[in-house]
Amino acid sequence: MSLISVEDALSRVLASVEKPLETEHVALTSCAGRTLAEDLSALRDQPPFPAAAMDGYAVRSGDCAQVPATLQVIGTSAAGSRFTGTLSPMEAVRIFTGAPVPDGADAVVLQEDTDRVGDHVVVKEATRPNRHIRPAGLDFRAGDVLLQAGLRLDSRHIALAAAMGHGTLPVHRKPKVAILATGDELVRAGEPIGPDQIAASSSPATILMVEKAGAEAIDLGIARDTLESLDEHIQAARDASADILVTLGGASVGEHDLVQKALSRQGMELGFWRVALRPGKPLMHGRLGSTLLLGLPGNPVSSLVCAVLFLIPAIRALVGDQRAADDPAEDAILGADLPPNKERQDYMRASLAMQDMPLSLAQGSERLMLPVATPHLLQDSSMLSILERSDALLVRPPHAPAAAAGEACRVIRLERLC
Ligand SMILES: Nc1nc2c(c(=O)[nH]1)N[C@H]1C(S)=C(S)[C@@H](COP(=O)(O)OP(=O)(O)OC[C@H]3O[C@@H](n4cnc5c(N)ncnc54)[C@H](O)[C@@H]3O)O[C@H]1N2
Ligand code: MOO
Repeated sequence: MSLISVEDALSRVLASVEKPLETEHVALTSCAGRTLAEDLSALRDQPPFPAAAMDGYAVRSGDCAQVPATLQVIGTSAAGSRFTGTLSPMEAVRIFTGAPVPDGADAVVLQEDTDRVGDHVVVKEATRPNRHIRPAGLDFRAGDVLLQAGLRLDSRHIALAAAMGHGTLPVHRKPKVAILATGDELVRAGEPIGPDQIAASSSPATILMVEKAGAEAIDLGIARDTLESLDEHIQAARDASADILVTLGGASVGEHDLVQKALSRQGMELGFWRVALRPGKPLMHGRLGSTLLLGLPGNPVSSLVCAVLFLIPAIRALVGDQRAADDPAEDAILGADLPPNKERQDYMRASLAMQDMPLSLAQGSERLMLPVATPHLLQDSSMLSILERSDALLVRPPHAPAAAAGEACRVIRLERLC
């Protein structure tokens, strides 16, 4: 079977998500990282009344055209408890920030621009209509659609939704992502370990990434390199009604790489296997009933690269994120010379440093800061210490010609994703 392109692989993964998951209503404070399932409109005006923007006195501006002006203070309007009367000529109401402006008043004078004398106030600075008053509906009006379906929610959206009058939000259910490590050599991190064994490092890393991407991770542990053990664990994923089953390892061509065989026996429809990608070539995709399958290659860096490129977008598509298919790469400048690339799209582990660009590159602006991406010399996909030292994946398209330091390139920052 020939290798398919990264682009083709991603569109097949996204196409295999038929529609976003069901909608549920969740309390505002639990909505961070969730995706809005419906357009959200304001239930009220904000502010709901003309409101004082400063502490001071509500006045009729015409009374303060000539200053000093002495006005009688007839009451107080505080935030949460308005003054219910109406101002007559030469009257003022003591007012605090956020309080409703009383009827008859059309300006607020700053406390600092007045002297209080008993039940009178002397206004020392002239004012004008609407000064220091926020009109009703300044921020938004009831019925305004302010948050769109498909938005991934952060604290800014939560603040706005609360002000709009919502206590819960319609969001798509979190996908259940079952994670299954495979291999006789693996033990859970921290458990007693034999001389021929290593810790299953990709499992906790994948769990974290999945949760960060807005899904619920189900740790299925480690399957041994037998069809029986794989069958048992695949059944556990089915029992948990996993929306996605991620397998780690056993994706390649060796006699012990049984994942594809085990899944096929259980009725997997294979989407694709093997992508023109480095690291991550043996990536496998398919469906098992309603469960989306992603078979990530075993080398831990390959697993992580495939998770960034395919698993995170699949999770986002399942939660209806309008940006699921967005390219995560951004512009950078190459920090080292590179040889021509071969047929696989390369994701090189690289460090980033911010650097001023020469004016000639800044295209008109006076200064341009761009990340300079310097790939590490060692790119072995087993090396987690190099990955830890890397800020980004430097993307090199298939058959890219040799490139010199200073040329433009594209990078995917890892901190937000991993
Ligand atoms: N003859 C060929 N050999 C290999 C090919 C190939 O095309 N032909 N592809 C290579 C590539 S590329 C990769 S990537 C690896 C991945 O193959 P598998 O998915 O079958 O992975 P394993 O053989 O199971 O493991 C590879 C390596 O990774 C370690 N591993 C596995 N799972 C974990 C885990 N959860 N945490 C940490 N480390 C893990 C495992 O111990 C092995 O060292 O195949 C190449 N071979
Ligand atoms: O592509 Mo493998 O994923 O070389 O390590």
